[in-house]
Order: sequence, then C-alpha cells, then structure tokens
Amino acid sequence: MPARATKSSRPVKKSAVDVFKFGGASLADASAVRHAIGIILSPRPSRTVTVVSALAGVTDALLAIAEWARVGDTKAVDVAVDRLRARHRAVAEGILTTQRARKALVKELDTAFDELRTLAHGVATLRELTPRTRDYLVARGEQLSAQLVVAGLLGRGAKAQYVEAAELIRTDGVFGNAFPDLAATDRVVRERLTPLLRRKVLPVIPGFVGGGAEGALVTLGRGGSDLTATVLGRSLKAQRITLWKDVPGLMTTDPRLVPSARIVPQLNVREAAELAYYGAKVLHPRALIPLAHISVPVFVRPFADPGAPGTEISTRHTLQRYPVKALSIVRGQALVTVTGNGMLGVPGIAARTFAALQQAGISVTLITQASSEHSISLCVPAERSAHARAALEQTFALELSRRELEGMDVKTGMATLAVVGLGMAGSPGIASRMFTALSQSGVNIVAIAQGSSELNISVVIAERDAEAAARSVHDEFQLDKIGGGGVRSDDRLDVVLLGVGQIGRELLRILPRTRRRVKPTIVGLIDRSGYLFDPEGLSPKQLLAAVAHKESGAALTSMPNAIRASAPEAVAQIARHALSRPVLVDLTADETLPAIRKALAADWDIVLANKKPLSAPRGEVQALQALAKQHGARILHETTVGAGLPVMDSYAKLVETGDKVLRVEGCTSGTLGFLLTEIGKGRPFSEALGDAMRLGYTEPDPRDDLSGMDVARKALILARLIGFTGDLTDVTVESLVPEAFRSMPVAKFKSTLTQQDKMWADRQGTATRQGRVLRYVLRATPTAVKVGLQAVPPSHPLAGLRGTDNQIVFTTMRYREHPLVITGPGAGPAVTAAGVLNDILQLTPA
Ligand SMILES: NC(=O)C1=CN([C@@H]2O[C@H](COP(=O)(O)OP(=O)(O)OC[C@H]3O[C@@H](n4cnc5c(N)ncnc54)[C@H](O)[C@@H]3O)[C@@H](O)[C@H]2O)C=CC1
Ligand SMILES: N[C@@H](CC=O)C(=O)O
Repeated sequence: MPARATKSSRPVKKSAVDVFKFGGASLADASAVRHAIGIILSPRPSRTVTVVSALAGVTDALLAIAEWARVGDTKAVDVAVDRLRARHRAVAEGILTTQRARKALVKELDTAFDELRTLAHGVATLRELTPRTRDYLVARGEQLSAQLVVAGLLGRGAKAQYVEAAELIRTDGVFGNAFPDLAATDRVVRERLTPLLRRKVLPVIPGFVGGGAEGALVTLGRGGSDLTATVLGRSLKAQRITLWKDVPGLMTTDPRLVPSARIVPQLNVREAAELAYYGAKVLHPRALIPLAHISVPVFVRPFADPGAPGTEISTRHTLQRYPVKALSIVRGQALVTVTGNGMLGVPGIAARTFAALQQAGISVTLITQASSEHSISLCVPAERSAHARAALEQTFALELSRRELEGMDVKTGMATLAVVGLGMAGSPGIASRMFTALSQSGVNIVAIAQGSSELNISVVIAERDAEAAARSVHDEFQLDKIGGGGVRSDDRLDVVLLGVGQIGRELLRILPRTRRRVKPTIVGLIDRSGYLFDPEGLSPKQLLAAVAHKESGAALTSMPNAIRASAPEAVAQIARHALSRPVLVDLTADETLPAIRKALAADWDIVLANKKPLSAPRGEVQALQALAKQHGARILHETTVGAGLPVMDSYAKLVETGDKVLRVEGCTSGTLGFLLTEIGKGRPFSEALGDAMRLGYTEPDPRDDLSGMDVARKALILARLIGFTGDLTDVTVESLVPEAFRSMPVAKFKSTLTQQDKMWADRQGTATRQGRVLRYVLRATPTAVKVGLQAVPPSHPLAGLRGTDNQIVFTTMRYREHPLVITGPGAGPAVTAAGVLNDILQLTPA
C-alpha cells in the first residue's frame, strides 16, 4: 500500500501484528496460493498471522459429500473425494519447487483425504449425520488450505507453522453456527501465538473453525473465516486486520445494479456492521462483533491488486460530506403484515410474532410497526414466506378465530433498500431526499423502517423496481463521487499538477494570489519519479518545499511522504480518494494520454498546457474526447496555443455566436519570435537561444521549437478545430535544425550551439540584404496545414512582432475582409502560468 495513502500505512511498531485473511475466492488454484504467499512474505515491519478459508468451492463440495454420505451414496462420495484430492494435489505441485517437498505434502494430503473418505463411509453405513460430524467433515476444507499455505511458506524458506483453530478459538459449542467465547479465546490465543510471533514464526490458522465442548470441533457459520480473523486480531491487539477478497473493497452499492458504484475508502465500524446486516455480502454481519469497543482497523482489500487500499473499517468517522455512504438492496423478499384491531394496546403481540418466526428458523430482515399499533409488517426471504405465514397463523390461531386479527397478508416479489451512514444522525432531510428520489424515478414505497440510531433508513419496494431505486438513491447522495471523482462542493476545487517544471512552479507561486472566493486547493503533485498527495490539500509549507526541491533538480520522491509511482498509477491512486471537482493539470511536455485517461475515467476535469495529448493521432484524440463526454468532464487547453493569450477563448466565442472560422494564420512560437528578433539585432544564435532557455520560453528540448514541431502541434490543434482531419504527419513542417544536430542527446546539443551561429548569421544576412524580416509562420485551413520560415516585408503585420510576441489571425465568415487578430507575448512562465490558472478558475465555483 502506498506509504502516504491512508493513515494505516504509517510506520508500525516493531512488535505490531498484522492479521491477514485470505478468502476462498482468492485461493482458487496454485497460482492464487502462490500470490497469497507472496503477499504474506512481502516485507513489512510487523509480524503476520494468517487465516485461510477453504479453496474456492471446497466447502460446498464437502457439504455435498456429507449429504451423499447421509443418504448412503458412497459412489458419489468417492468421486467427490477423489476430485477434491486431485485439486489439492495440483495446488501442492504448483506451489512447491522441490520433488521432496511435493512428495511430503502430497502424502499429508492423501492421509487427510483417506480419513475423510473413511469418515464419510462411516456416515453412509449409519445413515446418520450428526451436526458434530458434519462440522468435522466441513472443517477439512480450511484445514487443508492452511496446510497448503504452510507448505508453500516453508518452501519459500520462511518459518511457518500450522496452528489448529480448534485449540485457539474457544466457542459456545453450537455446531454449524458457533460463536467465539471472546475472553477465553483472548487468553489461549495470546498463550499460543505470542511465543511463535516472538520467534518470528508465521502462524497459519484455518478459518471458520473453532473448539466446542469436550474437544469437539465446530464451525462458525458461512463467512466464518472473517470472524476467525477479527477474533485473532482482537486477541492479539493487532495493528490491523486485512481481509483479502475478490472485490476491490466495500462498494457504495452492488455495481451490477449501479455501474457507477464506488469503493468506499473508509467506513465506521457501525456503518460496516449495518451494511453487512442489510445484505452487503462482502463482510459477514458477525465479523465485526469482536471489535466492538476496541480500535483495531479492518481493511477489505483486493487480493488481485495488493497495492490498492480497499476499504478501511475503523472507529474513525470520515467522509463527513456524505451523510449516506452506501446503500444495500436485498432482493427476493416477502412483506408479511399482521393486521387487526386486536393489536391495539395489547402487549406482547410483537414479541409473539418474532418468537413464532424465530422458532420456525426464519430470519427477519426488516420490521416496521404503524404508530396506530394496528399492524406489524416484516420482511422475510420470499422462499420462507409460506412457512412464516403458517407459523404466525398457528401462533395467533385464537386471535384469528375471534377476528381480533384480520389475518396475515403476504406480498412476495419485494426487495428492501437500506441507506446507511453515520452522518444521517441529526441531519434533517435525509429521508425526504431519499423518498423524493424514489418518487421521481417512479418507485412506490411499500413500507418504511428507520432505526432510532438514525444510522439507516430502509424501505420495502417491488423487486422489479430495485435497479431504478438503487440508481436514483445512489445519484441523490452523490455516491458515485465517494472515494474519488468530483464531489460538486460549492467551496472547493482540488487540483493535481502533473509536472512541476517552470510553468508548474510559477503556477504554485501565483495561485495563492487568486482573487476568488474559492481558491483552488493543490492536493497532489506528480513528477516522473512519483507523487506527493494529501486529500486535505498540501500545506503552503509543503508546496514551497516542493518548489525549492524541484528547482534544485531533485525528484519529488526524495521528499518526505512522497510515493514512488508512474503518472498513470499516481492518478489512479489519488482518484481513489474523495476529492471535490478534481482537475488534472498537465504541465509536462510528455506523452501523457494514459494518465489523462485515468483521470477522465474518474470524472476529473483536465487542463492542458502540454500540446502532445491533443496533437496525438486523430483516433486517440477522438477517443479521449468521447471519454470526457461520457464522464461529463471538460478538457481546457487555452495555453496550448499562444500561452496566456485568449486564443481558444476567442475561437469558442466566434463559434458560439454562429461564426465559422475559415483559416488561421500567424506566429505562435515565442521562442522563435524571440530568437529571430535577437538575431535580427545582430546577436549570435547561441546567445539568443541560451537566453530563451534561461527565460523559460523553450520546450524542455529546444529542438522542439527549432524543428518547427512545437508550432506544428499548435497548428494541428487549431486546424482540427476548424475541421482538419489529418494527423501531425500530414502537417508540412520546415525544420531549422541542421541534420547533424537532430538526433544527438539534448545536453550535447545545448553545448554545441555556437556551431550554428554562422548558419544563422548567414540566414539573417540574406534576409537583411533583401530588406526582409524573418518570421516562423503557420497557416491552417480545413484541408492543409503548413509551418515554416518566411522572409516577410517590413510592412507585413508579422514583421512588427517583437520578442516572444505571438500573433494569431482568424479569418472567419464574419471577419473576412478584416480578420480578427490577437497579439501579445506567447511564451514564458508568467504568462503561461496565468493562462493555466485562468483555465483552472473556469472550473472553480464562483
Ligand atoms: N514555457 C512556456 O512558455 C510554455 C509552455 N507550455 C507547455 O507547458 C508545458 C510545461 O512547460 P515547462 O514548464 O516549460 O517545461 P519543464 O520542462 O520546465 O517542465 C516539465 C516538467 O514535467 C515533468 N515531466 C515530464 N514528463 C513527465 C511525466 N511523464 N510525468 C510527470 N512529470 C513529467 C518534468 O520532469 C518537468 O519537471 C510544456 O508542455 C510546454 O509546451 C505552453 C505554453 C507556454
Ligand atoms: N516553447 C513554446 C512555449 C509555448 O508554447 C514557445 O516558445 O512558444
């Protein structure tokens, strides 16, 4: 995980413990197990305790074996056991490199499978499967995967040890659904695991399994491995518990229902528990119970992308801009309503209702009672609704026969939608926003329930409305902006600078002087080495330090808290945070399309001074524009032509008012303007170009200016605006760089400038003799684009330009006889940074 991305990634004490749990979906095959082993062994200062689930699908296979055994089908048992044996063998062979280690492990596995087979045959003979035997059989899945992981760790030279879960996790002994005795477990875990950890041994523990009465082995219910991890984390006072899963983290909702669902970077424990209860499948509802009142953060992180931070579940309350942080939909529900006047003021009706359902083993997902006490409604899984009705009719037989109760109404085809968030407490209007969003999308609310904790509001809706309901509520609470993307806050705009060169540093200097109500907040700086990021905004001190640091030529990653990453990685990592109206400002002169695409995909706006992205091949630029459109993002690029001059702005104004631009001409190179002015005054080329570089006019490689390529890019950007369909290769370019100087390293080129002095003096001499003035000129029409050196007469408008002056001439339908002319300095940090700032301010709330 990036060192600066979350608080949890701060350096930990040497003695700190990490608990890792790998879910079954992650442990699918040998390569997945190898990957898990790599994660366990990746260097960190803490000691690691590992909990594993059974390999993907193995628990179901073991349950099936138990069932076949119960009905006496030994053939099916044997086939399934052999299949499981082969699968585990394949993993063993895929994770171990030496024949000897493989042989030993395969032997161990064979013993375990032989015992499994014998046991299942015993069950088949008796045709009796007790809960105790079922648990014993099913626990084998986790035990086997723990054996595999231990062998894999040993094979990599680590010190690892299998620790039997039944000896560690003391429970209430309920087969199939045991719950840990936390105090007893705390004691045993510390006694057993602390000495191992002190000796730097990596303990590996089968999840889902615990110890019951008289040495019996029990299981903790489906999803119980999460519980094993949190129990161990609690007992060891771990610095964190990481649940490695096949999902990127806890999402704002089910992404299959709402494609714009986001990873929630941080949830409070109460929110996560509520979500788990209301059907977010990622976490077992009981998993967080051991952590009540103690602060051990739990991270749900993607196994496939171990660098991603996933979701932190902790006692913190962050993301306070979001009163609602997630919503959950549970489909396949039935609404059961018990109605009748006989309920009025009669104590115990609710208690009897729930007792009846509890005895029938039916779990109730939502309860609501009218304040008139005339009815109680509850949601149960639709497939249990007939059973629920029968149980209630039996319980209330007397009241029904006396007509004190009208009967049980059962509506199937229902779904529940619950919104969850700590910020709902005390924030008026949340329910009304939710109901309005639902009604605006035509969703009828059948019943409503709100806990007095105000942590959630749940509604019952028709199942067919689930998708529309989820989308509208997700939109209403801007959940597609959580953890990244743009939160349309009226008082904040978050800026990430890509490139901290001359323009970047000048922008950082002038930004605090902005006379706007909302000053853009610089949250991130990216250079070639990595990035510096703080979601709250980098402090003025940090920014000053970064400017000084970059000015001295050092990389950002040599600053404290900076993170090593490529530009696209940096954008992707920053985009996981909840930023307000984020903008990526590209101040490099590099091929940055991959980073820009990442930013657009996270709904960021883009400001470009870099010309390369928009002068890329047409297909790529069109795809970029389509991506921006799809994400409602804007790409502003005023400074790509004419630096701070209002070139794009004027073009937009012409077109918006119905004009049509027929051609664009002019001088758009500050460097070449300056150079030709100075050479015209008789200065040598080498001195003039040296000054242009020192004053910040040139591109990082001045040959981009001298070769005409910088002007060609600008010409292409302009030409494409007016309908040119070609690429950079279709622009006719005259290079002013002699052949011999074109491919040498830039440092060598800069040290040999004097060798070109004569050539330039001759060029200038010829022009002077002809009474002409040299200018590097562009001409762009919808069908042709050309850039090159011209010797113009002194009367020509371009001849009057001085220094870095640019001139852009728009010939339009309206300005046909007398074209629209924009003139002024077109290069240099001051004017360019001001132009970039203008673009940023266009995106900033007024
Ligand atoms: N200098 C000027 O007058 C004007 C410049 N521009 C454009 O502004 C951009 C920046 O110009 P300068 O600041 O003068 O250049 P510069 O060379 O001083 O700064 C560019 C910075 O970007 C960094 N960088 C390069 N590739 C990167 C990457 N892949 N990821 C992260 N960082 C990267 C470099 O390390 C450097 O610090 C250029 O595209 C230039 O064409 C536009 C108008 C005027
Ligand atoms: N190097 C460029 C800078 C602006 O785009 C120039 O000289 O014009």
